[in-house]
Amino acid sequence: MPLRTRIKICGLTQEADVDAAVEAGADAIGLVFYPRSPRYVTLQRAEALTRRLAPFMTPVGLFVNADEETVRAACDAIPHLVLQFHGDETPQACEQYGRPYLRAARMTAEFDLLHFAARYASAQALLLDAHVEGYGGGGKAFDWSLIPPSVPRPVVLSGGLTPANVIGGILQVRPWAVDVSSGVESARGIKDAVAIRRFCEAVREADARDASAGA
Ligand SMILES: O=C(O)c1ccccc1N[C@@H]1O[C@H](COP(=O)(O)O)[C@@H](O)[C@H]1O
Repeated sequence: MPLRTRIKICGLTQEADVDAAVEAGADAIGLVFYPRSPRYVTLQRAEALTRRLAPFMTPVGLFVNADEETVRAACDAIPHLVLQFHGDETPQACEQYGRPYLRAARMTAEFDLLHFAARYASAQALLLDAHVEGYGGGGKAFDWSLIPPSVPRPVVLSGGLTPANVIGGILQVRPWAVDVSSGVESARGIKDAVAIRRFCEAVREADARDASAGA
């Protein structure tokens, strides 16, 4: 387990959401460039939102089977954008932008995560999500015991995380980072500043428990 579990808050659509993520000490924010999502943002909105980030915070652009032109436009507009591919993109499609990328895996009992990790060897991390209709953002957790003991890439635990269950997720999976969207919303696409703060506090609590267990 890393000394500090990194936190990504995904699906931000408003300035107040970004301010809440900054205040709570999140490491990254996710901007959803998937037009079918209730959290979709235009490139213009995304640029405005990223201007409010604190130093060292990472903007992550989420794509689902987007065309090359869309991804390139986002990379050009937001210089330090890390990419998150949440659809059926091949390794070659993910790599072609020369940017660090997270590859989402949709976990089921039949899914071979180790094979997937080998296929996406160029991914900076694997983001493990539940298998939901519509590719993701469904607020559904998966069975964390499906994750093999040693995944050969950093793991971002995702899917149905909330301030209430994230401590259990961190202590069981020991991921590099956690990623939340629905679990810190007051309505679909609208973040709740209090829930964002509670989520980040819960992550710190998990890290503190783990440190004291190992001391
Ligand atoms: O947020 C969306 O609408 C979305 C759409 C398509 C693919 C992924 C999407 N969201 C990502 O899914 C995971 C899990 O989200 P949740 O916490 O269960 O709501 C996360 O990375 C979201 O950003």
